[in-house]
Parts: sequence; structure tokens; C-alpha cells
Amino acid sequence: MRRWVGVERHFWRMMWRSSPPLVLTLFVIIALRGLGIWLMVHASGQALEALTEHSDRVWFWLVLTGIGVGIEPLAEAWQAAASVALQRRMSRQQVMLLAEAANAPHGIAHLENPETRARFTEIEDYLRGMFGVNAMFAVWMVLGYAAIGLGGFVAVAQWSWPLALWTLLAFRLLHTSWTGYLDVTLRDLIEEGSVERRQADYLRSLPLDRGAGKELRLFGMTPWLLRRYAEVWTLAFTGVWRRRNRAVRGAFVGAFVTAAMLAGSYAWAGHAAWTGSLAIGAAVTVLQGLMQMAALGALGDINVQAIRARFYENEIRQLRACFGLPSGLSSRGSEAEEAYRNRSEGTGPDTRPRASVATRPAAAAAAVDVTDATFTYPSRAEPVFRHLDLHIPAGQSVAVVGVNGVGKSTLIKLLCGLYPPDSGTVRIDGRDPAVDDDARRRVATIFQDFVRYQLSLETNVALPLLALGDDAESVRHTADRALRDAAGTDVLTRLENNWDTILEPGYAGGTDLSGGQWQRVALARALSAVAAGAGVLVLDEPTAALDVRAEAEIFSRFLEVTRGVTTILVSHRLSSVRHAERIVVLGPDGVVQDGSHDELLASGGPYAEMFRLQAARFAAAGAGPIAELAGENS
Ligand SMILES: Nc1ncnc2c1ncn2[C@@H]1O[C@H](COP(=O)(O)OP(=O)(O)OP(=O)(O)O)[C@@H](O)[C@H]1O
Repeated sequence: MRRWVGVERHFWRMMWRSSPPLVLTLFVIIALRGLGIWLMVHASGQALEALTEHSDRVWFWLVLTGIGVGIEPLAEAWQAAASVALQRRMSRQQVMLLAEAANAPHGIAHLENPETRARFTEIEDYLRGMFGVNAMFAVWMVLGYAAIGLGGFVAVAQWSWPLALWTLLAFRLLHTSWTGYLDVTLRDLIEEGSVERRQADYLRSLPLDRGAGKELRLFGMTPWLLRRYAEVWTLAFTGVWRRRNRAVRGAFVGAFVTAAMLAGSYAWAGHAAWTGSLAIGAAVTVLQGLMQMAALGALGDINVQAIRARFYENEIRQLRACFGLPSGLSSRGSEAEEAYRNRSEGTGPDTRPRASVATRPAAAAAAVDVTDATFTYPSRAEPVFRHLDLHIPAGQSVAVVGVNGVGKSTLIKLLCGLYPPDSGTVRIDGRDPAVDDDARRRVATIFQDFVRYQLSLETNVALPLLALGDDAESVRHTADRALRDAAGTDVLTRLENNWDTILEPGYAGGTDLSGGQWQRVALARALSAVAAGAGVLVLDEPTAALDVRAEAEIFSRFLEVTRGVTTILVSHRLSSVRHAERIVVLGPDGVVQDGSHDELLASGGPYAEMFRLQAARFAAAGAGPIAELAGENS
């Protein structure tokens, strides 16, 4: 009971916060609907009574009946419009609340935790789905029905309180037993089998995915996929069906008892009319009132949606609580919500002060210090590395190499503060990026699996500047230079809508880029981040899709344009990494070699061996100028 009160209070508080005038308006409409029904039921009975008595008052009661009848459709339409407007505000608030929750932790471990991810996905699906979009409509419809039922209740109670209460009890029993069933269904849907359901959803979405669509055809995987989908889906729902079947029995028992109680109500009123203790007009009022009270019973779908609305609002609150966030939006979130409202409702431009955007970090190279760091992924038992030490002075260019899976990308994630080390420290200019936003913003990284935003070319390149709120002209200017420095000018010239082209063919006028072109765009984004004030630039295999010559050219150019910034480059192509001032070879037990390209070649060991192997491969393939590039120093 206390839980229910807490959920209800929170739900109404959030609704009130999203728009007090609309909530007040809706309450007025609801009251009007109850009044309208009572007027119709009561006045029509009185009109009949007056008619049988040939009284002049018949017209008076007929007019009131007409008013009562007229109120209902008008109020219903008004209620629908107001609840849809309220939904818009609630959705906006919920999206912001959820986004704040997703972004609250400094790292990304929560996004890799299967349970948390499932909860996020579930809420997001709800918000975007039909139930989420119609939630407010449903909530106020249920209240509207309650008002109608109450109107009927008052009309019956005017003749007999016990009959009104008895009938109310019957309908509440029906309502409670079906709500109990729906509650079980809902909880099952959310809390049980979510991971399996997410997997089933993923499998179902694969044939619609452009990338997966290619492989599905190539490998003839569709029949296997459908079989696997059926298996996972059945697994996800078997328990749900069993529980649902059990719960529906209670609902049916409730329905039978309600039917018996209602038969009693009608017999009661009928007997009174038969024996003459209920006059004809009052009998009409009571019978109509009993019928209107049916609105207090099971409401089916609408009720499910109203329950869902409360459930998910509470889910958002609980998810936020997991990350130490209050139930309402932070001041920054409220500011963003206000800007969103201004724009979506066309009430004005985004006039927020610039202070609400990210602050521009100081533009100077930053030192990187990893001291005695041990790190284990939350889902793993074995650490990726133990007691790792790496110190990079400000302004140095360092290449990190090592075999697959040795932990290069993991090290980069630690430098970005996406995970804290289990023990030891990671510092950027003496500050911990795992807890300090400003320290993290000093690190600009292009990951191996960099994001291909389905947005314009300009946004893809200039994202770090847009995050700072730079004006359009300087954004375009810096993006232009960054793309040029990343040797991506031809990407721009080939696009029909130039900077405004959406980099996704699923949009009108949109297009895709080749792997190499995407990498140039990502590199340009890294350069924009440097222009935005990053002091450490990390490139995690950013050029794997480029040919060897293009990669070598880009690196020498990159080191040129990023002079004055600390650069960390991860690559398997040793022909490229040798341009770095210093090369660090990672092994299972941490740094196994550290020095310049020449020093490492001269000292022998893993680096020299890897380099000779690569050079020999190119030479054997007769790669001509490429072999020259790789073998220059061998
Ligand atoms: N999110 C994760 N959760 C659990 N384990 C992970 C995660 N990401 C990577 N790993 C594991 O951590 C180890 C190091 O991975 P990492 O990606 O850092 O290697 P890498 O040196 O960058 O490899 P590559 O050269 O193939 O890119 C691997 O064993 C990998 O399976």
C-alpha cells in the first residue's frame, strides 16, 4: 500500500511539474463530466416524473437533460486535446530525465551491464511506443470514466445509499481483479526475461539492418535467424505465459462475483419499482445511474495504459535513484528542457546563456600519467593488465603497439575516464579523468569503432565545437580546416549537398561514405576536438581502412598539424607508427619495450620482430612502393 501511495504521489508530482495549468484544466473537465452525467441521469428521471404528472416543469427538466447530454461529448473532446498537450510536455520531461540518467555515471560500465541496459531499453521502447505516446490520454480517460461512474453513483445514492455502495463494491471488485491480472502481466513483461527479449528484438531487427542485411543474404542466414528468433522468443515468454494463465483465473472469479452482485442490484431496484416504493421517474434515474456506474469497472486497454504510465514513471525514478539522481530534472536538464520547449513550440529561439554548454578547456598539451594501474572489466574475472606504468610528457607523440587483445583500446578507455582502474592511478595533467569532467575533456579520442553519426557531414566533423556552442561561422571555418588537414577535402566535393549532406543513405539526399572516407571524417573530428581545446589526442587504429600509403601520408601530416598536443596513436601498421617520437610495446605484463623506432629496431625484441615480419610480407607480395614504405628502415 505504501509503495502504491509513493508511486502515485510521484506520478502526480511529475505530471504537475510538466504543466500545472494543463493539469488544473483537466481536473475542471473531469469534474464537468461527472456533473454532466449526474445532470442527465437525474434530470431525465425528473422530466419523466413531470410528464406522468402533466406538470409544466417538464420543459425545465428536459432542458437540463439536454445540457447534461451536451456536456459529455464536448468535455470528452476538450479532455482529449488537453491530455495530448500534457503528453507532449510529459514526454519531453521523461526523455530528459532518462538522458540525464544515462549520462550521470562518469564511465560507461552501466551501459555494458546487461540488467541496466535492459531497463534503459525497456523504458526507451515504452516512451517511443504507442503506450508511452498515449499515456496521458489513457490516464485522463480513466479519470473521465471514474467521474462518469461517480455521477451515476450520486444519482443512485439519492434514492438508496446502500444500493449505490453495493454496486460500487461490485464494480470495484471487477476493476481490482482485472487490474491485478494486468499488473502481473505488466510486471512479467518488464522484469522477467528482459535480456532474452532484448536478444529476440535484436534478432528480429537484423533483417531490417542495412549492414546485417548484406551478410544475411551472403551467408543464406535468414532461415537460421528465424529459427533462433523463435527459440529465444519462446524462452523469454514461457514463464510469462504460465504466470499470466494463473493470474487470469483470479480475474475470472472476480468477474463472476461482480456479475452476481450486479444481478442483486438490478433485482433490488426492480423489486422496489414493482412494489411501488420507487416512483417511475426515480426508477429511470436509478437504472440509468446503475448503468453509468459500469464506468467504474474493468476498463481494459485504457486501464492497462494508465497503469503502464505510472509503472514507467516510477521506473525512470528508480533508475535515476540508482545513479544518485533526484526524481526531478537537474538545473542543467531543466534549462535544456526549456530550450527544447521553446523550439518545439515555436515560442522563441534558444536564448540560454552560453554557460550551459561545455566549458572550453585550456588549449595546451597535457601530460599523461598511468601509475601501477591494474584493470578488470566488470564482466570479467581476469585483469586485462596489471601494474601498468606509462608516463607521457606534455607534447610528446607516442605510438602504442601490441598483439590483438593485449589491452591497447582498454588503456585508451582508462585515459578517457570511461572506466576507473581497480588499483593504481590514471592522471591527465595531474587530474583523474574518471571523476573530473574537465580532465576528461582534455582527451580527444577517435576510437576503433568510432561513431558514424547519421547526421550532416558538418556535424560529424564539428561535433566537439558544437558541444561548446561555437557560432555557425566559426564552426564551418574550423570544420573546413580540419577536413582539409585530415586529407578529406574530396569527401566534401563529392557530396551533393556539401556540408549539409546526411551521411546515411536512408535519408532523402543522404549518402554513405567508403570506409576510408569515414575514417577521414573521424580524423577531422579529432582535429576539431584539438581546436576545441583538447590537450591529448588519441587515435585508436583510426586508419585501418586506408591503404598503407594514404595512412603513412596522413600520419606524417597529422603529427605536423597536432604539434603542441600530446598524441597517442594505436596502430598495427608499424610503417606508420615509426613516425611517432616514442613507441611503447604492450605485452600481457604491461610495457615490454619503450623507445624510438630506431632504438627498438636496434635493440631487437618483439618490436623489431614484428616490423621485419610486416616488411617481409610486403616485400614478398611485391608491393613496390608500399614495400619501400614498410621496409625503409629494415
Ligand atoms: N567491454 C568489455 N568487456 C569485457 N571484456 C572486454 C571488453 N572490451 C574488451 N574486452 C577484453 O579485454 C581484452 C583487451 O581488449 P582490447 O580491445 O583492449 O585489446 P586491443 O589490444 O585493443 O586489441 P586489438 O588490437 O584487437 O584492437 C580482450 O581480451 C577483450 O576481449
